Amino acid sequence: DDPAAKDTIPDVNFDLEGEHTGELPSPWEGPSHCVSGDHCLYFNPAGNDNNGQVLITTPNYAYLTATFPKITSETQISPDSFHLAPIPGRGNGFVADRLIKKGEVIMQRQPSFLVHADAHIDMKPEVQEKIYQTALSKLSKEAQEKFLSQFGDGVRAKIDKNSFRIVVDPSGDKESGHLGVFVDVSGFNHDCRPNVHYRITNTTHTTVAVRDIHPGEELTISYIYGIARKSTRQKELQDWGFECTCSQCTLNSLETAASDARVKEIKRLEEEIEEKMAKRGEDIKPEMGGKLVELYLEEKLYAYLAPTYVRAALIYSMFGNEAKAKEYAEEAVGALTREYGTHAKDIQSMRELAADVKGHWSWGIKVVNGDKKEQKKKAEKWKLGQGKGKKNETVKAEVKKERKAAEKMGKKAEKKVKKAKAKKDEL
Ligand SMILES: C[S@@+](CC[C@H](N)C(=O)[O-])C[C@H]1O[C@@H](n2cnc3c(N)ncnc32)[C@H](O)[C@@H]1O
Repeated sequence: DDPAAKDTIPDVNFDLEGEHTGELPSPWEGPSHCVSGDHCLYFNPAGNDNNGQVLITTPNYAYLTATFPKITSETQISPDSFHLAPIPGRGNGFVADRLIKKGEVIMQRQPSFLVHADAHIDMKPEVQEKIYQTALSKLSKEAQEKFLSQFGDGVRAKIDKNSFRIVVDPSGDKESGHLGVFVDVSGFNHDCRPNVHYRITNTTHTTVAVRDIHPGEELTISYIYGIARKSTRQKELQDWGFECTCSQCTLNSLETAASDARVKEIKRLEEEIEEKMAKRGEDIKPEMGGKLVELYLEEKLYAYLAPTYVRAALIYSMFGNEAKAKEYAEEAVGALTREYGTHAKDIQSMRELAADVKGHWSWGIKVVNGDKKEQKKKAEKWKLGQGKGKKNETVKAEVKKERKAAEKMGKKAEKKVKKAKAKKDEL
């Protein structure tokens, strides 16, 4: 039992969040409308508050996805807190109607439309159009209207412009990549320095404010990884088919150069800290963690703060700075919750550090004194602290059970699919 072992840079088990019962849910219908590559249509009329949920995928993934626990938060803000409005040069976007506080959950949604990436890419256009139209017709009128009002000409283009990539297999297998359309989430425009962070846990999409958002301000997320220089960001956004007009991309050339230099320094400093931490904190300086936090804040990278606060809290604790260790550990708990949810890997350890800095494994490890015995003890603590955390074995077992059940159901469905196909293509 090693309470310190969890203290590494966050690496969250997204698949483990929520209740796992091993039970297969009942409201799912299908498979129907099977097409090439065993891709069929599955439907859950009860999904998304009875607005319906459609899946176009293989039997295995259908059952795997259908077993995912629903994640709901009681802290979601009321939809009256913001509204859709025209934004110059960007179509529509969400605008705050009241002060939305840092950490508020803006919405949590299931995909209305989830399609296996292979099916989206490889299907013959005429077959695809048919199955997409059929799938769409299963959703509630309201969901259909929302889907059709999204950016993009035609269903396929709307999926391209509005979907989020979701890897549904908890093992992270890339083959299990799907494209999920969340009709309520599609109103978020992009900003390279967003005020809202999103995460996808299983298939649940959660958006959280990463700083206070004032009435009249637009609510934005980042479509790309934002810790990159302007030219890199712009290139990536070209794939999305638009030239970014966010505040960070429209800075003057002096400000852009300063921002690019900060991004470069962030990357350099992170690498240096990583290297030194790998060598038992050799030559690490207490102020390195604080400096990194400063750079992130200056660069308005509020959506990516968690690992930085964790690093800073640990470094200050290692050097015996109780006040700073506590301050950053508290910030780390908040940032981890916003960015990764309440099950974030380091969250318990950061809570413990904030509550009792001197009781934490990292405390004083780098404080040098002449006592050999004491030094040896510190080296031991370091070894323990840097060890990899054990995953939650009970939850892991539940996930395994669910996957097995899903595979069994998937096999059954596969047979059904083959039979239906032998008769005739349903389309
Ligand atoms: C998911 S939609 C966002 C909502 C969209 N504005 C609407 O009216 O439905 C994505 C599209 O919005 C536009 N957009 C989003 N962020 C933008 C930005 N920062 N600069 C310019 N256009 C943007 C682009 O046309 C992009 O393809």
